[in-house]
This record gives sequence, C-alpha cells and structure tokens, in this order.
Amino acid sequence: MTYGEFDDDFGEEPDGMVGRTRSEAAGEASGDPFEEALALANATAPVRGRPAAEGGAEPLTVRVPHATRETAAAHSSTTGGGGDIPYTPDDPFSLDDPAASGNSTWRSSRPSCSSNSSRSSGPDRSSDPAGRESPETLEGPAAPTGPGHHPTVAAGALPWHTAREIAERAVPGPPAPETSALGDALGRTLAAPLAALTDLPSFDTSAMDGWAVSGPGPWRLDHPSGTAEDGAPPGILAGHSPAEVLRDGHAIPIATGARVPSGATAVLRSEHGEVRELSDGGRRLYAPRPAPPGQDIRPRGQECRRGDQLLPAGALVTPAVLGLAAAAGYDELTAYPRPRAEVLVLGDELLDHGLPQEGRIRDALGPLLAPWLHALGVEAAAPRRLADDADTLYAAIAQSTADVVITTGGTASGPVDHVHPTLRRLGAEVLVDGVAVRPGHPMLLARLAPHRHLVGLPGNPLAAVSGLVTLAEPLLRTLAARPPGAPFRAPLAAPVHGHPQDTRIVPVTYREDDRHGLMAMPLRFHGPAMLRGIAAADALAVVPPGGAERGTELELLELPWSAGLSVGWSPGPSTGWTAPGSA
Ligand SMILES: Nc1nc2c(c(=O)[nH]1)N[C@H]1C(S)=C(S)[C@@H](COP(=O)(O)OP(=O)(O)OC[C@H]3O[C@@H](n4cnc5c(N)ncnc54)[C@H](O)[C@@H]3O)O[C@H]1N2
Ligand code: MOO
Repeated sequence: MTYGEFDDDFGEEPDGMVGRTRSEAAGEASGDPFEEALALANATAPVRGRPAAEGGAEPLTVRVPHATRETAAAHSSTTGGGGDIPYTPDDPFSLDDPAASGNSTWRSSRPSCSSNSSRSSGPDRSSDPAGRESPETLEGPAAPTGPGHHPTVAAGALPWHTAREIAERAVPGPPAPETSALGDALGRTLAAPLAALTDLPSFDTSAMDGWAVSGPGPWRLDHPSGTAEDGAPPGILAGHSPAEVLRDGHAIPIATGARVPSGATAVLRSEHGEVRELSDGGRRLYAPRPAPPGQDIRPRGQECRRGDQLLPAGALVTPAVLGLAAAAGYDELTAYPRPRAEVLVLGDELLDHGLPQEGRIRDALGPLLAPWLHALGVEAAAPRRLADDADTLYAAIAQSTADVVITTGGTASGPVDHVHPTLRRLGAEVLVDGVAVRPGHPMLLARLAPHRHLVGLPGNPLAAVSGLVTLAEPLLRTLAARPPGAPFRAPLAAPVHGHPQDTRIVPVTYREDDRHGLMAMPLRFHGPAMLRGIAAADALAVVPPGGAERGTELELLELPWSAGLSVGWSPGPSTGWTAPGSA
C-alpha cells in the first residue's frame, strides 16, 4: 500500500479495515507486540462517512506560507482562492481544513515522486471503487508559472536545513562553565576532560567470595583476628583493610570487594574449595584444581591509572558518567550550565484539565514541552499560560530572564496572533521568519538581546514539535554545548508523499526487515494538529520536497527518549527554575 493514500484527518479506512474498530484491527495483528503497536498507531479513526466526492479524491490545497500571507490577498483575485495552491490529499495542513479543499485550480508537480517506481508498481487505484483518484493522477501536470502563480516557498521562508543552521549558530557558544555538585551535573556537558583521580580499582580486590590463598594448596586456614566463634567477621570483608600478611601455604576467608591481603597469590571461590578439620584443631583448605596466580583478583589500576582520561571534554553527563565520576573520586564536576527556557503557552481557547468543551480544547503543549526540554538538558520552568492579549505577551517576554523564551501559538496573522507585532514592539531581530517545512512553517526565531532568544512555535501541536526540533533544539544544543546527535539515516519501509517545495517532518517507527535491516515506517496521524503519530514514533523522518520512495534512505531526527538522550535531569517540585511572574 502506498503510504499517504489514506493519511488524512477524515479517517478513511485502509482497505480491509473498513468498519473495524481500532482495537479489532490491532488485535488481528500478528501477535507480535511491534506489529500490534504499529497497528494501533496506524489504525484508522472511525469512518465518519465522508463520501469521496466530498474531498477524498480531490487535490486539496496548501496555503502560501506565513511569510507570504500578506501578499496572498493581492493574488487571490487571480487564483480565486486567497492564495491557496492545490496539493495532494496527504498534505497534513490542508487535511486539517476541509474548507480549504474546494478551491484548487491547478495541480502541483512533484518531480521525484512522479517517477516513484514503488508507486507506479503499486496497486492500480484508478479504478478504486471508493472513487479515490490514483496517486498518479494526483501528480498532475507541471505547476503553471506566471502572474497567477504563488510560490510555496516564500521569500522569507528559509529552507529547513538553513533554518536549523541559523538556529544552531544564533549564539556563539555556551556560557562559561560552572562547577556543581556531582548529581547536579546530570544532563550537562563536561567542560573539561574527566581524568581519574585514583587508580581503579584503587587496591587489589577480591572478585569473588571465597578464600585468599598464598602459593599452591592445600592451605592452612587462618582467621584475620579472633575466630568466627567469638563473633569476629569470618574473614576479610569489603571495606576492611587486612592487617596481616598472608603467609605462604595459608588461606583466609575473603568477601567479594574486599582488599586482598599482601602475600596472597589468588582467590579461590567458595564453591571450589573444601575445608577439612585437622586433628590439631586447625583446618585445611583443599582445591580440586590449582589456583593460578592472579585468579579472581582484580588488580589495582586494572580499569584506569590515576590521571588517565576517562572521558573527553564535551561528553554528555549521563547517569553512567555520574557513576564513573563518583567511582573515580569526584564530588563535583565542571560542566556547562543548563540553558534556561521559559515556555509561554498562548491561547484563550486552552483548558488545563478536563474534557474539551464548548469550542475549547486541552493544552497539549504545556505537558509536552517541559519534559521534552528537560530531556534536552534544559532547565524549563513550569509553562505559563497567557491570555491572548498583546500587552500580557509583551510584558511576559520583556520581563523574562530566560536564555530562550518559547512561545506556542499566535505565530500566524489571525486577530489574536500577537507574536509578530510583539517582537516588533520589543525591537527584536527576527532571524528566522517562516521555514519551508510542513508542518510548522510559521515557526520563527528572534534575538531579543545579545544572549536572549525567542522561538515562536506554531500552535498546532505537531507543528510545534516541528518547530521544536527545527529551531529550539539546535539553539539549545549550542547553548548547552551538547554534541549534535550522530547523523542517523534509515531506508523507508513505505513511500512518503512529499510537499512540492517544502521539507516534511513525518513521524516514523523502526522496524526490522530481513533484507534491509532497520527501516523507518511512516506513521499515519501526522497532521499538524495531531499527536497520535508522534506519540507512537521512534523518530521524525526528514522528507525532502517531492517525497521519497520505499527504500530511500532518509535523515531521521531521533526523539530524545528513543535516542537515549533523555538523561537530562528531572526537576523536583522545588528545584525547577521559577520564571519571574509565574505563580
Ligand atoms: N491565513 C493563514 N492562516 C493560517 C496559516 C497561514 O499560512 N495563513 N497558517 C496555518 C498554520 S500552518 C498554522 S501551524 C497555524 C499557526 O497558527 P498560530 O501559531 O497562530 O497558532 P494558533 O492560531 O494560536 O493555533 C493554531 C491551532 O492550534 C491550536 N493550539 C494552539 N495552542 C495549542 C496548545 N497549546 N495545545 C493544543 N492545541 C493548541 C489552536 O487551538 C488552533 O487550532 O496557523 C494557520 N493559520
Ligand atoms: O502546518 Mo502548520 O505549518 O500546521 O504548522
């Protein structure tokens, strides 16, 4: 099945799934948990009976991006559609807006997709009884040019990679490093190499419970001091230093982790020795096999010598690094400070609890953004909900002391979209004003002051995630001195439609394929207002303009939790940074 044939917001069912519930569909999966999760993630919404004639077969529309909105009206007389240009049914934006589907006047060209071999070898959908057009027919002729043509990449909308680079370089680097208690360094980046402050192990250590022995056996069994009968420890325990030298031909009980006495040549495991009573009241230890020198002793310095570099500067402090640093003798670490972010959630329509009602909806971004930022090693105060009021927004941004203010919503040009006017009022330098990416194209980045920035995320939740990974993450990564994630690419397990000119960000999940190894399976429910796809995703695929065929290797942006990057410190109720003005 060609991916994208059904991926609209109207809940059309893939073939064979019509009329089944989501759980039925999932239950009939292979029984493999992965398949079931995928089925659940990709199961369709209930059929809502939208006949194909109402839009399923229509080339839908995509709007001119944010930066050209002001000019769109000027063009609308020639297109008869407010600047909309036709697009295909998998356009996540247009699918969110059925009203936008009616005014297509021409079809866009998608050069690489139209030669998509997987597609052309796929099932013939031109005779689809549901009346949907085949993907091929949706390709249409080349886009017209001339006076009536509105480019989708507006003058101000930057290519996706360019926008990321600008965000990454918006600051020259991290602020000066600081020294903190060991535990507080979690999720930060080391500012200096981690050199061992001690040998590890710092003494010859028994690796097993048993006996330290000296020379070839059998051995006369000693007790370190006193005897087990008078309550003294039955040998050398971890944390104790043996006072006496072990004489040749003698053995002494020893615990794992205990310091091996001088004179010992090996450790014999408890299960490998047998103690026999002697007629003189003493005891002798026998072993069926010889105990070669060094057996079951971890020698001092085996892991490192004092001064050895354990990790380079720039390493991320993970829980394992905290453990290593503690083992190597550190009480404090010198690392770059966590960037401080303040999240301002805009929208009078948002509720913070209960069910959506009377046109109001739940705030999905407050709960999503704070922990996501924490996973990136950012100190984010509890998100603040602001009323759709220009003065309130102005005051909140002007008073913020955060390194990065992140707003959600209000980036478009609606009656209560105050972000652009507020940035003008603040005299901010807008570095990125719209990105040629779907979803999320109205995202923006502005410099409020030399070391203070604002990332404006669109209000649609997946569009906000797109803005987060495109602009916020690279900026915060530079501020935190975190290394960029290793480039990761995987072939697509199914073709993905592209936007004619813009990059697409599409949630994918990993699957193992016998022939190709790890593949990225695109998920449905990737519309800009939807989080269902990304909630089941392992990564976000970066789909180039024009789309990609099955088997095409795509750049993947791993999600912090699947990339193992979410080492980043979880603020306790009292340790989180409190932004000025927050309750
Ligand atoms: N005339 C045009 N209108 C719009 C364009 C355009 O190019 N021309 N672009 C559309 C696109 S694409 C997006 S994305 C949105 C961006 O709008 P805003 O950033 O101003 O966001 P809002 O209008 O405030 O909200 C959009 C949408 O998202 C919902 N929302 C907002 N915040 C949240 C939240 N925290 N949790 C859940 N949902 C949220 C909000 O209710 C709206 O439905 O603009 C389009 N319009
Ligand atoms: O598609 Mo918008 O670009 O929903 O962010």
